[in-house]
Amino acid sequence: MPNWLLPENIADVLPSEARKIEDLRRALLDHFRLYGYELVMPPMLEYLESLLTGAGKDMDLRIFKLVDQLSGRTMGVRADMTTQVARIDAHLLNRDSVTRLCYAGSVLHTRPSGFHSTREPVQIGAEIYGHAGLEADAEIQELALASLALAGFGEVRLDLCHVGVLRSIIAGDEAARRHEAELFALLESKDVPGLRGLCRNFAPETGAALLALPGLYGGVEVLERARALLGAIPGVARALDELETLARQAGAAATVTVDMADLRGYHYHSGAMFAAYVAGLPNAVVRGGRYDHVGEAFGRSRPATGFSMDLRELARLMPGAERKRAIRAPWGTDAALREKITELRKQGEVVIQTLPGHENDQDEFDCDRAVVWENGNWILKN
Ligand SMILES: N[C@@H](Cc1c[nH]c[nH+]1)C(=O)O
Repeated sequence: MPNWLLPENIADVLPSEARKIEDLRRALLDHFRLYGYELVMPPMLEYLESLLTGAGKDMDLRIFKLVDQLSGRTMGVRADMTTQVARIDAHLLNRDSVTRLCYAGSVLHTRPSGFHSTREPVQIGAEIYGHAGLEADAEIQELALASLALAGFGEVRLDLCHVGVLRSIIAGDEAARRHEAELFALLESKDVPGLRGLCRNFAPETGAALLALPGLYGGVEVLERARALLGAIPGVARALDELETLARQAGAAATVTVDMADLRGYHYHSGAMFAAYVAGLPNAVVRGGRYDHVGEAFGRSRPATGFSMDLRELARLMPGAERKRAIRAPWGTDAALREKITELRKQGEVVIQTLPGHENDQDEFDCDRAVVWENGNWILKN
């Protein structure tokens, strides 16, 4: 095997793609700032225990592990920045007020999350800490949809779900509570026969409620059906009301659907959750939701909600970026030429100097103007 081959689902990003990713990263971070989100940069790797705090087994399977030569302890490469940012909020900032944080950086996955997914997503996201009310969830949802609009996606489907529904169903059934992780897995994969088998161990009413969940998907009217079937279970009506409010908030920004079994994620979520889909990709491009207990696991209880997405995936789906306009200039040491070039670059123009012998090279830019010597002056010509 040639030694320059890259591992499966790991790839170089070439100039035109890199430009799309970087332009989008900058636009999104600038946009997050308009809402008051401050940028944080958590480390690429940490001790494993800290990365696993508050998250489930699937996070453990996703994380690449290595041994720290300084401490002898096991470290992990981050697979998701959300819990890192929760740690920053809980430990480092120590604020009681509302804190809005955002981040962008590479994460690594031991296995790709989807069929063609990269194992090195560039994760970007925003999180709000310190507000338990639905207003924070609504802001996060709005920001997620605004981000997709900014990336040029016109048609977005917003899929809503609520962990509270499952948790309320199993709250009064000790046997079911012991199988929570399994229930999550069966519901996520809509494995109805598996679910039916497991439910035989629970009280009949628990089983019936759980078996109703995979069928509860479709438009917002699903909330009515869910209310009729499960509304009497303590806690369920409130969760459904929350989803209804969030569905209304989305307004015209997205087509809202509800899927009571779409509990995919790292299993730290505790309330309303959402996923956003765009044309051309079966996997969700955005995932988010409430996760109030992660801060607690870091020693400071802080309500939390947020969203994240993969810039590589988004950039890949975005329409091809136009080639950027640029100006050609000859190579030279003439002071007047250098001054002219500096002045143009100050104005934000891309000026590319032709190196000797490369007058006919092709490049990534659309050079529609040139700096030329005419009548004793360096001037700009079309
Ligand atoms: N980081 C989560 C999504 C999320 C961000 N904040 C809350 N939830 C994921 O990748 O699935």
